[in-house]
Amino acid sequence: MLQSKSQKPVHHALRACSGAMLAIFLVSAVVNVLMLTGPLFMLQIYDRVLASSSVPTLVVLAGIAIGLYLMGGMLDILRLRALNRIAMRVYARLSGPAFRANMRMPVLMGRRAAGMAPHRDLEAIRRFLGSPGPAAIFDMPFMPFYFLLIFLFHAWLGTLAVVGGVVIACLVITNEYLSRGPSRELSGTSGAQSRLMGAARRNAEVLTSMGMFDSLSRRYSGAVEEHYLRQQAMTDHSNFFSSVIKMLRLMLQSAMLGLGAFLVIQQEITAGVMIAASIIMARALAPIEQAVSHWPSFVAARQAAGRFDEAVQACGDPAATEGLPAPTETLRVEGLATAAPGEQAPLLQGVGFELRAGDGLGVVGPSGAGKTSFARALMGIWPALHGSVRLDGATLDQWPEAERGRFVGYLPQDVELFDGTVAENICRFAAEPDIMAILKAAKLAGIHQMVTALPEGYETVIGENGARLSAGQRQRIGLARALFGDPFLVMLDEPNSNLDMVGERALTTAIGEVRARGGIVVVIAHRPSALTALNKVLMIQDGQQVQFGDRDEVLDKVVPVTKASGSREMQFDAV
Ligand SMILES: Nc1ncnc2c1ncn2[C@@H]1O[C@H](COP(=O)(O)OP(=O)(O)OP(=O)(O)O)[C@@H](O)[C@H]1O
Repeated sequence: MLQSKSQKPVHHALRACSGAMLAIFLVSAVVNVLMLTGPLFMLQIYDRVLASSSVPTLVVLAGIAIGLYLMGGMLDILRLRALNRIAMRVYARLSGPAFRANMRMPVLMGRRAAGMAPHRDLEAIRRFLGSPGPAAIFDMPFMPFYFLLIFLFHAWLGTLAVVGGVVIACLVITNEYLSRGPSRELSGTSGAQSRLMGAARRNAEVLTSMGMFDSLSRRYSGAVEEHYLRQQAMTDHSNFFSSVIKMLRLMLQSAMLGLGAFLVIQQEITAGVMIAASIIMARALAPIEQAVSHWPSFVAARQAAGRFDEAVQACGDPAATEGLPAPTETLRVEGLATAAPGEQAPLLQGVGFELRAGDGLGVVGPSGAGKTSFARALMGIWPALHGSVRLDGATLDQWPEAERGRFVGYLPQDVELFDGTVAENICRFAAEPDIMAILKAAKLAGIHQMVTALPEGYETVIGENGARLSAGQRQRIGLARALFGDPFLVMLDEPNSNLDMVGERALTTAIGEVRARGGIVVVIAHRPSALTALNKVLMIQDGQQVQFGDRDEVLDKVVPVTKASGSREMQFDAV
């Protein structure tokens, strides 16, 4: 794991770069000292070169100044390069957790996940870290050093510099305070835009066929306009503060010159000191001005870091036990109640039964009864509000997630294949695919011939979500994926909804084979015909278990045999 739960991932990643940050701080100290080259050169010109009219002194001073300028420039380039590398390191370190959180958020955070996009937040953090903004923040601690120097020139000049600095700092704090809310809203409207865009892309067929493009487009334009107005207000706000601070800085510089001239007239300082103090003042305040111009991206990055931490911490791995053996004997569900992620109202409750190796359970009930909710709770996708699901006595979360995948197969209602080859989809994108196991799963699911008939067989690329396949083909490849690796528990949610007779027969055979090798199969079915290869039935109605037992006993109670045909032809929806 990347970090313990209490540690914030962004802080943790930044702390891992603390050595590089310390080096940047030290380089910043030298850069800031070298920034005095200009004012000190000016001081020497006025007070030494012009006073002595010495050309050799001028040449030597100019040579030293050029050398120091070059050194300062090079060190500045170096620290910006180092900051850019820190940005990339943080990005690389957090991109895995961002991907994980992105994937798990809808499952673990429910509605709280709406509008959160860890990969976008990570990009905002990277953009800020790689910009000159952090360099300005590194320069800020050296401001007192400049003020001290001005104090050394004259106490009055120092006092003016400090008062000016405090006024500008107050403006910066006000800016920070006022920009928090708008920046948060801006990120919300940007999320709404991309969600709409994503939904339109996913549902392009529906939009095109039913002429919904214009309505969706209007809705998108509305979202863009809202985002644009907020962006405009935010930019106006930041430009306002930027200009006011710039104006104050220029005024302060002139005030410093005026006060300096007065002190020269009073013969308390020289003309060189007067000019040097004015330049140092400008230098001292430059980081503030720079920081203000980068403020929107700083505030955006800080808020992005907060959201990122929340998402990654909420989607972290539960504590798992290493080395727990794979289950081989029982599936026990005890008083199970479940709800959608982030919700408390149960959608399903009071489910309890036990299955042994070799059992096949059919889950039946009308539409909306809670069958898919049961499947999700059984697979550990939805949380158990009460009760538990245990395999050989252990709850599912006791196995590390990757290990659990080896003894669990799941075919969801929406099959959801990934852009890759047929073979990759069947073997769940394993790093080292086992060809024999792929063939075995394909044959078990009865799709070997179907796959070899595809243009490039198992190497056929199927497109995003299997777009180049028919619904039945997708479902059967999904079935092979669920059967891959001979998992102990196989959960199939309406596996026959798109199958023809051949497909249904293959499904029945596959279920029989899983049971024969000592696995447990759970099948959600609308049609009694799907129950032929199963020996147990669980009936769910209105989010409650109403029946559980041997298949024929339960079916006798809930679906009478049609006298004419001698078969159970009724749909459970009609029960
Ligand atoms: N993500 C969700 N958030 C909130 N409620 C949900 C969510 N998914 C499903 N529900 C609700 O839970 C109830 C049960 O839905 P579920 O999908 O489990 O039914 P089902 O028995 O599988 O139906 P079907 O046979 O039509 O697939 C429904 O009332 C549904 O509106």
